[in-house]
Amino acid sequence: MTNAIKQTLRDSKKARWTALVILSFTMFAGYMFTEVISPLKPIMERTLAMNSSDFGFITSAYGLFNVFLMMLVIVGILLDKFGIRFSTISSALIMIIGGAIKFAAFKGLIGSPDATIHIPLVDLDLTTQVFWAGFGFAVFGVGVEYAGITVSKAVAKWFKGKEIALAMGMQVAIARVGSFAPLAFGAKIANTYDVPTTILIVVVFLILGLVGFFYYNIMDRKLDAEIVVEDGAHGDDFKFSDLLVIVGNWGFWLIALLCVFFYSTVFPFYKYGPDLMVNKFGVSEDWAGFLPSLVPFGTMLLTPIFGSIYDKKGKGASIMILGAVLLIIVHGIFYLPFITSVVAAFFNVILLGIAFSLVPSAMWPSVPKIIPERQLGSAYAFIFWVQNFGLWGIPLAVGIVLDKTNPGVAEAKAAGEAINYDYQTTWTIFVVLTVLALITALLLKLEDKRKGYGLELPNIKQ
Ligand SMILES: NCCCC[C@H](NC(=O)[C@@H](N)CCCCN)C(=O)O
Repeated sequence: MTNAIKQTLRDSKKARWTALVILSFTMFAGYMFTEVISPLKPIMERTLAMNSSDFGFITSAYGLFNVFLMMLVIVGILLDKFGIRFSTISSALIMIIGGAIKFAAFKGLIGSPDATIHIPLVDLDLTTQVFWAGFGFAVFGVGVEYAGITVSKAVAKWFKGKEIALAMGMQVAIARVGSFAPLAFGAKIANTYDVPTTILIVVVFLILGLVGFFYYNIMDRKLDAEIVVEDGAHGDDFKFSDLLVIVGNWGFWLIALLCVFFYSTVFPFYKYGPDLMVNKFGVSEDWAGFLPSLVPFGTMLLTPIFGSIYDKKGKGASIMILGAVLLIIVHGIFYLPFITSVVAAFFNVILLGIAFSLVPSAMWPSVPKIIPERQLGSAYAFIFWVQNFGLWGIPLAVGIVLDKTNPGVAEAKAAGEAINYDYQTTWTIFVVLTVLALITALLLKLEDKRKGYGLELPNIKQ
């Protein structure tokens, strides 16, 4: 008896790669909005009289609801309960609503630069304009993380048993073009037009992302009609009982800690790197974000290369250690006050790009070696939750410390004085995080030896 293998839409190369491109486009728009104001700190200080604490509050708000309202757990449950199609549309709408609120605050449509509000948790006095800009970004942060989890699940659905590692790598690479674009060109656009217009342009991309998700849903519905039985059998749904098993696993905690320490030295760097370039390396305001933009740009090429080295040769734990060592060198160089040459900054961001390719290329594919497949969905949601503590806390801490160690500088800048921030004390935060990342990576290698997770073994059996 012959078993005819049923062909589905995902067996068509064209269909599954089309699905991937559409999904990736929305993530591209999401990553774009995440970094839209990153290169604009000097412009915001000059034109909107904001200080570093204001900038820190707004940029850190990304993780606020994700961390304190447990939104990553909630969206994990929503994705599980209502599925991919519901989650694509709701996550895109949340991104647009958050983006629109942030735009409206910058435009002066909600909140005011003259009315103030006290935030007791961090003892900050903010204008209501800054408060609403942060509130919008907090809403957006929920949407983009929700979209990220949904897209990961959708990619797995289309590429399971096919080019899944390549597809996931491509998806992250396309998304990272979204970090690159505003970092490289945002300041020039904001100086040509203004800060609110720059934000509005990216809100339009978010709306296009929603349109893309609608189109994806048509494909997803067709696929579901073909794989109803199979689709119900996937084991990556969010469960509280799984969380209990996961949090009892020390290897998992080491990955989650590495994730928070590591990403806290990179994503917050996107926020303050441009300002560091202006204040320490003398780069012009228009091109503040250009050197930092080389970080996501380089990772687009290098992450898939390091990923395939891990696939074929193994050495996952060692790759993570190497990445952490590079991070110490990079942030050490940014910390040292006498290194102020743009050439040094250039080579340093290249090194950061290599580190930012090494660690994620080994870290994300290592999770399935530590956590059983049926708990993977919950594990990723939990790791993202831990990671968001850093995405919230570090930009805020950096902004506050920068203001405290540079009294009067923001006011002087707003008054038009040519004065620079001294970033040295503030950068200690990044140096400490890199050391913690290295210690965690070393402990992970030790734990791998003890438990035999196989982190040093190839992913593809030869
Ligand atoms: N399969 C997991 C891929 C994760 C990619 C990773 N994204 C994140 O960590 C997000 N939680 C945060 C995205 C922040 C947006 N700039 C990545 O390396 O981008």
